[in-house]
Amino acid sequence: MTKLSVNINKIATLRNSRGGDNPNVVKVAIDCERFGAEGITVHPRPDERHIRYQDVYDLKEIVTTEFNIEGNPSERKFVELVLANKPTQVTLVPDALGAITSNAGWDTITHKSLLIDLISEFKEAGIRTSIFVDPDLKMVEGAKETGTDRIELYTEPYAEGYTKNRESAIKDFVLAAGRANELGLGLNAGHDLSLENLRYFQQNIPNLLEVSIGHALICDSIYLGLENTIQLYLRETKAKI
Ligand SMILES: CC(=O)[C@@H](O)[C@H](O)COP(=O)(O)O
Ligand SMILES: NCC(=O)COP(=O)(O)O
Repeated sequence: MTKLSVNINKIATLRNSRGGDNPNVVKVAIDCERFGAEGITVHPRPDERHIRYQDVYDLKEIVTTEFNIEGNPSERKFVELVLANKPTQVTLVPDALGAITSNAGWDTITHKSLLIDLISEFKEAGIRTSIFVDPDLKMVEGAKETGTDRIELYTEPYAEGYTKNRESAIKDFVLAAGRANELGLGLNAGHDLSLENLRYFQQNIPNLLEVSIGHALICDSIYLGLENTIQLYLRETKAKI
């Protein structure tokens, strides 16, 4: 069964735009869970342009489903933040400083020893680990060698290709997921998943454990309302073929 983790970065973006506390990210997280979200995801970035480090401490107090913290561990500050809060899962993302959003997965071969060290540190603290990777067999195999529990497939290329030719857009993801399954790696996915492209992805990727969705879901909620939107996304993640 694929779990839906709602990424609330964009709620923090809206809050920060006026310097006050409206909307309140803690209240929104509580409401997302009340409306059926099976996890809450945040991606604190070093410039704190949306989620602030303090938000992570505040959210840790109230999240009752799966708490997933994403980020780049190159800064020790991020590692300490995760260890202090002990979320259900940490997702390591190699996002460059100044990038508008995450735009690539790890090179799990070049960064193998860094990832091995970090993953064992998080696992010793009892935190499930996931690493963000492109749908590339070599990177999936490299991920296995790091000792990570899961990988998160970076789905932006799928989302972009879906509108042109969905069969070809999903091809590499099916292969990568198949290899992850063979290797015993848990499988998550995220980035630019939406009401339009989610069902096809979920139905073609076996053993998809979690999707984390923020941008499209929050955009949809402007028109459809947050409760209704979460229900619509849950319907896609649970749809049978
Ligand atoms: C790893 C990933 O794909 C998401 O966390 C995405 O990067 C969202 O981050 P932003 O909200 O900063 O774009
Ligand atoms: N890990 C992906 C995520 O949390 C949300 O990405 P997006 O839906 O905001 O593109």
